[in-house]
Amino acid sequence: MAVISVHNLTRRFGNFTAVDHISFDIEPGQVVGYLGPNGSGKTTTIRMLLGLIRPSEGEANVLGFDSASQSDLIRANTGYMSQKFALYNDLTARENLKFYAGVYGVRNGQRVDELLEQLGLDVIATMLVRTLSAGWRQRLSLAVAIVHHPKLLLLDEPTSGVDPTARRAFWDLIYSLVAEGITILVTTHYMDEAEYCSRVGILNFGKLLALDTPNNLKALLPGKMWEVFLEGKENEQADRLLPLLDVMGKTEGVIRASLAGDHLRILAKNAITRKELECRFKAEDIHNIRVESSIPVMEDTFMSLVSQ
Ligand SMILES: Nc1ncnc2c1ncn2[C@@H]1O[C@H](COP(=O)(O)OP(=O)(O)OP(=O)(O)O)[C@@H](O)[C@H]1O
Repeated sequence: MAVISVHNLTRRFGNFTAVDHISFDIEPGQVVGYLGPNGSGKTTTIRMLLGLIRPSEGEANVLGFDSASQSDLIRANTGYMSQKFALYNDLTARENLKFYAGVYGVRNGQRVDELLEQLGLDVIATMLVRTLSAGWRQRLSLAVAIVHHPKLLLLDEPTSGVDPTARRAFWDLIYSLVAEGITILVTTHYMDEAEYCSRVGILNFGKLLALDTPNNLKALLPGKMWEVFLEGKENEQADRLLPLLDVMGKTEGVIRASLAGDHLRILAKNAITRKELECRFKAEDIHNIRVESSIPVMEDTFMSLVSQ
């Protein structure tokens, strides 16, 4: 049975539709990414799943319970890490965990120590939360979210504002929880994080554009990816890239061209060859460039789906 089953889920605020007829299922043991820009409806979806707000239309079934009428049962079995980590600054890490264990009615006295060890928090257990870095707070918030042994974990942009090393370490923790059988829905606007998920839902303006494995999503691209580099000293001049972008923008068969640091990233129809792209530059009297074939990344798929 699906852990989350959502059908036509919709939420309007006045005339504005924040979540627009979304339907999806999440099977047990998966880590599903919910990828979308700010304001695309990620938090609103999660709040409906937890029964914190009511859908305007449609329904959500979470762990076999109806989100509108059985939200207490959903929350008792679900861990939720919201964007604002609700930690007490003037308590230590251990005291925070102990407090939340009490709130959730966790009677096992070992649970706090067990979590401190499992999440590598023992080293900061006696430190006041206000002295902790964003990475440690995030990890402690995860411990709080799983203190009551939830079957499902909803993580709302858990890695926002956290440095890349702590983000990577956080994902290792997520995998260890999935290995224990927890199902995870994690929202993010980091494209690279979506690659870590078993399946990824792509959300824009409240609409779910696709939900599939990262590889299947990339296969949706209506063409092939290329990269164009400036050779020699010219690669130090970012403004030299703009004319190249202009040329590609006007080239038949080029679906999308964008700047990517020191080079261009091109999506072109499958029939277009490297030679054809090179010839286009030569025809415009642009030399010293290198065209290389590239593999798609999640951002390519995202841009492609959103522009459709
Ligand atoms: N209570 C509310 N009243 C009015 N509008 C709201 C309310 N809650 C959310 N919205 C609007 O709904 C849209 C979706 O918001 P939501 O928080 O779900 O987006 P998000 O994808 O989680 O973005 P973010 O990453 O910024 O949190 C936004 O335009 C937001 O302003």
